[in-house]
Amino acid sequence: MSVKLGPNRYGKAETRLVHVVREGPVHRVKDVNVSTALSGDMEAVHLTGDNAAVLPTDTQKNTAYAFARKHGVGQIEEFALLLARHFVTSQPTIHHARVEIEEYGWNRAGPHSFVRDGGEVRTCVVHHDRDGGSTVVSGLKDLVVLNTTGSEFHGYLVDEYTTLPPTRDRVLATAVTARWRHIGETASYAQSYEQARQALLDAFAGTHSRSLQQTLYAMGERVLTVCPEICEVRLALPNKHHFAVDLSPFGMDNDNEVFHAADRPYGLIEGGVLRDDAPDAGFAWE
Ligand SMILES: O=c1[nH]c(=O)c2[nH]c(=O)[nH]c2[nH]1
Repeated sequence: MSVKLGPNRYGKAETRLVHVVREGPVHRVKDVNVSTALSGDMEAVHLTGDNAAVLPTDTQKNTAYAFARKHGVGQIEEFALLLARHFVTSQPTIHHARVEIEEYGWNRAGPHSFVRDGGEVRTCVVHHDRDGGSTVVSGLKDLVVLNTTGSEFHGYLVDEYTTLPPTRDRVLATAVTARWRHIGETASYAQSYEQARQALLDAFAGTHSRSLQQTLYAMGERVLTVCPEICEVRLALPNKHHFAVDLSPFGMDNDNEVFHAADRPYGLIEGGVLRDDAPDAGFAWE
């Protein structure tokens, strides 16, 4: 039996790239997911393990980050064309490049604060006990927010396993899950929800953060200040890490402009904020 190599391609899938454009105090973000796939003279690598024709997938990823720094990420079609043409014209062994880009939309929530388009879910849980008491818990999940500056993290415990460098300026991003407990029944749940949601956003955008824990407390506190009908707030905030990419091997600086948006693992910061006089729910209300 004789066999031969069929159609093939290879590349780096889902390079999560966030580009922050800083025009004075007002920032813009481009958040994309770049997948490159190359094909060409790839018989040898498959048949004999000779890698001479292979542009590593790691290089393809680096090129996406370096091109973001060099050219910016304008329209995703233009950025994709730039990358695809580069791979084919710079490497004779590469005959065809496929570049797929997904872009996640962000809406402005402040000069350096953004709320991700769509995906957000409004939630509620109610309890009713035979003693006549009802408890109404409202909330939201998957409210994704991001600050491009105004976030620090330093001064933490250091032990023999610590490698995290302290930072005075980082991207802070999270997907908010929040639940809040009403005192009795609230006149308008629609209005209450809008006010609580806005309070969460305002506190996230407006707090100069020294930790996500501090931001969490500020968000809960703001809801309780703005919404007297609410007595307790519980928040779960995954720290969606954005790591500045080291572009120095390519002779480029990176002044908090090009980030790798990591998927996992992530920090998970959870906590509650309650009024001093919050009535005891008497049970696990979440
Ligand atoms: O805001 C933060 N809180 C932490 O507890 C923590 N831990 C960590 O590694 N990064 C961060 N960031």
